[in-house]
Amino acid sequence: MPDFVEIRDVHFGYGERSILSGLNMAFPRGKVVAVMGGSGSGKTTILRLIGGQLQPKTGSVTVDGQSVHALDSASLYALRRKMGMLFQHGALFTDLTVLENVAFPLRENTDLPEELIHDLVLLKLQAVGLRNAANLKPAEISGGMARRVALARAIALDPQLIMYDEPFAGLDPISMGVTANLIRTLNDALGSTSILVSHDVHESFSIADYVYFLSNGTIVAQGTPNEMRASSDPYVKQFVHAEADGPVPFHYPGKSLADSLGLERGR
Ligand SMILES: Nc1ncnc2c1ncn2[C@@H]1O[C@H](COP(=O)(O)OP(=O)(O)OP(=O)(O)O)[C@@H](O)[C@H]1O
Repeated sequence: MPDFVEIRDVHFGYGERSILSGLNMAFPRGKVVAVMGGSGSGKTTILRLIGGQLQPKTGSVTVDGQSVHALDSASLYALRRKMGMLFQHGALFTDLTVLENVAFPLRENTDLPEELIHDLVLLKLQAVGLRNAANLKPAEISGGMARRVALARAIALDPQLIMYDEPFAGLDPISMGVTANLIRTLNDALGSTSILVSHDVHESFSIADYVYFLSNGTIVAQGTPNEMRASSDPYVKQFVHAEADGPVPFHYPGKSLADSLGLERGR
């Protein structure tokens, strides 16, 4: 069976600034694939290209056999219904209850009767262990619980593809582990495909089937978590062992310090 998502030779930039150059990735059905890379390397951009919110300069993105950027808006909308997204800092609606937050995509995207929506939401909340928190407001639950509610909302429509943008950001270690396990369990229970964008090596490696490392607009390393742990590639080593020095630059690219300070070269 073809991969659920395929990215072929994609080039993309914001204005003049090139972000992705010759990107090739495959996300097989049923798998959890982690995308790792330094800050600003373009990980979120990849998710937005897959969702069709951004258009590549050249190259193709295929989701479930459909070329995302060749679709008209009605077909793109239909394709997006197969995708669930947990946004970075994905905020809940603060004035809605947990139940109403998870019901939101069902109310927006389906004509299901209220009683059925209510029951479906309770099943999703059961899956993330929060059925008994259904009537609380976001301000009444912890950050880790809020992330699980956002997860329940992301899977409300039983998506075939679930994209997670930094799902562990800002969580305590226990909530991180709980969230990681849920990502794996939900993927397997739904029979979906998951793309996990994260900086967190430990949690990502614990649940991913395959890992891509992104740097300078292209994939610099890829393999199973075990292969990556054993890799001697300097980029992978820097990332896996959280070393400050290595191929990943500390500075945002641009002018040299001397240029910024208006100093002449060679003096
Ligand atoms: N709408 C935009 N317009 C211009 N530049 C942008 C835009 N969105 C992102 N960028 C730039 O593109 C680069 C890649 O951004 P992106 O958000 O994809 O990176 P990322 O790998 O997800 O980073 P992080 O891990 O820090 O979230 C960054 O340098 C960012 O400043």
